[in-house]
Amino acid sequence: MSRKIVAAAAQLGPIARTEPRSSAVARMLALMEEAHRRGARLVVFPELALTSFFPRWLIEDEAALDAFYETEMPNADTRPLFDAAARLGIGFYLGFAELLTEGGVKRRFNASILVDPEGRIAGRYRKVHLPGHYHPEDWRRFQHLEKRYFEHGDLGFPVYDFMGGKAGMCLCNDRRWPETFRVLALRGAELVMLGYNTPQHYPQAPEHDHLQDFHNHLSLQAGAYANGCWVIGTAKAGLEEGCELIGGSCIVAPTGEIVAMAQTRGDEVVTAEIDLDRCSELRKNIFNFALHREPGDYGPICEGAEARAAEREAITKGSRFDRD
Ligand SMILES: C[C@@H](NC(N)=O)C(=O)O
Repeated sequence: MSRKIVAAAAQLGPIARTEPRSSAVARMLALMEEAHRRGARLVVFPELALTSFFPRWLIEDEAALDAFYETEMPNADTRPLFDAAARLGIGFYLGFAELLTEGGVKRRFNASILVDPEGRIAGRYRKVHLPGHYHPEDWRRFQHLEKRYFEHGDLGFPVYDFMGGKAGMCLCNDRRWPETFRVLALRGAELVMLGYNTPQHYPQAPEHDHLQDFHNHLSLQAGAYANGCWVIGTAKAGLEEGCELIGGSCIVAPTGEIVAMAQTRGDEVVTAEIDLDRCSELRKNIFNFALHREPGDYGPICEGAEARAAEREAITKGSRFDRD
């Protein structure tokens, strides 16, 4: 049976701090309709797709911070996306900020979901590699407070049976870490979806600013190739609240070739037919894990987990609002 799916990366241009979710969702619905017209059955939206990229600001008022998070999914604002999925027969990936309350304690994650073409949640992910810093740093042109506003994702890298294949998710900074793709591929992922918000300006090493698009594609293409999987990466792009975000949303074949790429830094759909059976071109040959992988020599990759957990705890110990 053929396992070909037309898939889309649905890039969003900037979302203003005051732009309501209803507006962002209306823009996403228009992209979904366009993807549908082009025969797509799967659409990948960006990371934190419902709001502006709020980790660029220090937000000390807890209610103001909470306003950027979703406490349930779907909710009144996002329900139209789920309805459109079912109506059009399109699955989608959506990045958003997730707020849970467990035993009276708030838990915050940079999260994504996978929704099937019947409009049902088929998979969940919480970002593992959180970039940036916990404490505000005045020398920066903009903050990147993901370590303050999100907990380390507690789901690992799950893989889901999805639309006739196996699919995994990650979010933005995760793509720079080869381990992300490798763990997903070891679990059988044939397709990895991710959204990103990547500033053009890298405050710690501004001499790398011109390399941001290159490093994005380098990571996505290497992840696809070394693991023999399809990768769909979707940006929130353009000048958002004074911060320029890269575009370059793309669909990458298991060979590492980019087969479709956005041309703008605005709302834009790119589509390609992805044949999940093509993963075997790599996975039965050069990256046949069973034949050629040497896990006995990879020990250091998994060392230090406890020390790392303690370090994370030390960074975020106590209330997020009584430090600094
Ligand atoms: C800077 C960081 N952004 C992100 N949202 O994870 C990245 O592109 O790696």
